[in-house]
Amino acid sequence: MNSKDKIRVAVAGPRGRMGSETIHMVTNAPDLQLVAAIDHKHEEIAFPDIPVYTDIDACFSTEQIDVLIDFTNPQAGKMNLQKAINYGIRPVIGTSGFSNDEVIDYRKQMEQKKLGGIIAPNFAIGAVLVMKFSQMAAKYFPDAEIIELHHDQKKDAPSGTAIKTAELMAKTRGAKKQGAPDEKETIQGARGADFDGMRIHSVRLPGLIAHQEVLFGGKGELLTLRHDSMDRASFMHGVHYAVKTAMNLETLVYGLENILD
Ligand SMILES: NC(=O)C1=CN([C@@H]2O[C@H](COP(=O)(O)OP(=O)(O)OC[C@H]3O[C@@H](n4cnc5c(N)ncnc54)[C@H](OP(=O)(O)O)[C@@H]3O)[C@@H](O)[C@H]2O)C=CC1
Ligand SMILES: O=C(O)C1=N[C@H](C(=O)O)C[C@H](O)C1
Repeated sequence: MNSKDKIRVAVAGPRGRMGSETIHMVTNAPDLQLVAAIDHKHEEIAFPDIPVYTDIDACFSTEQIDVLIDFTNPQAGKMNLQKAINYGIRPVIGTSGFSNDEVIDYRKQMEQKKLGGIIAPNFAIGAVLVMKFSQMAAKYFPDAEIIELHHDQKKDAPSGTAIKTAELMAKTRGAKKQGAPDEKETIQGARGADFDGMRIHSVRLPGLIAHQEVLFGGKGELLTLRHDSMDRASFMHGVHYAVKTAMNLETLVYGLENILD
């Protein structure tokens, strides 16, 4: 492919677990061109032949960038997304921690500019399918608990995936406070976090990457949906697809499930 036809990409968070995997993916994708990385301090990265900026304004005003991919942290991700909108750069955001209200606000700004972009709590196709299947199952099984399991360096709990799963389930699940009406925790937190009457439990252990189980209970039956990301490569097909799709959108999409065929 001619280099002028390639999608020009900048990656924020290049030293991180996801950022470094993304740099690898972008560098190896024939239709993408890695033009810059955005970090918050000067450190060596695996591909030193691209400019690394610590000032995002300097990056966006110097480089020709079509898409910003962000894998940082909630605070930096929100700032970077806002900067991308200001500069007319299409954001593809994997960073977790965006609320529905924030998504609505960013979407409004982007639609005014006819700017496409995607925020996806999880880019792994299997995880997205578990979310969809959970949404289907919640209609018939209102008694449900989510267990998300991640590596012990993860900073946020519950995971963005668990929150998005619960949001989708809440659309089909009737109102219900799950568990015994008079249940009491003898140790605080034993029943996990409450989302709309559903419980979310977060496990953090070395050896894990990213995993989620959604358990549905009915009279005499149990349905378990589970997804395991054993390697961060599992997210990269979704990131690549989101970058290509963002080029043809004029709005901000929240969730990879909304752009899958
Ligand atoms: N949507 C999806 O499919 C997935 C989403 N995620 C999410 O992606 C995010 C990152 O995860 P992960 O890679 O494991 O985290 P890491 O902590 O490994 O990586 C984050 C990187 O961002 C850097 N950073 C912090 N602030 C800035 C900034 N202002 N500008 C640029 N870089 C910055 C950090 O630097 P330093 O260490 O020096 O602070 C670090 O190198 C999390 O929110 C996680 O939940 C993760 C996996 C999949
Ligand atoms: O931090 C991670 O690792 C992951 N974060 C995302 C989340 O919060 O859901 C996606 C995936 O679960 C991995």
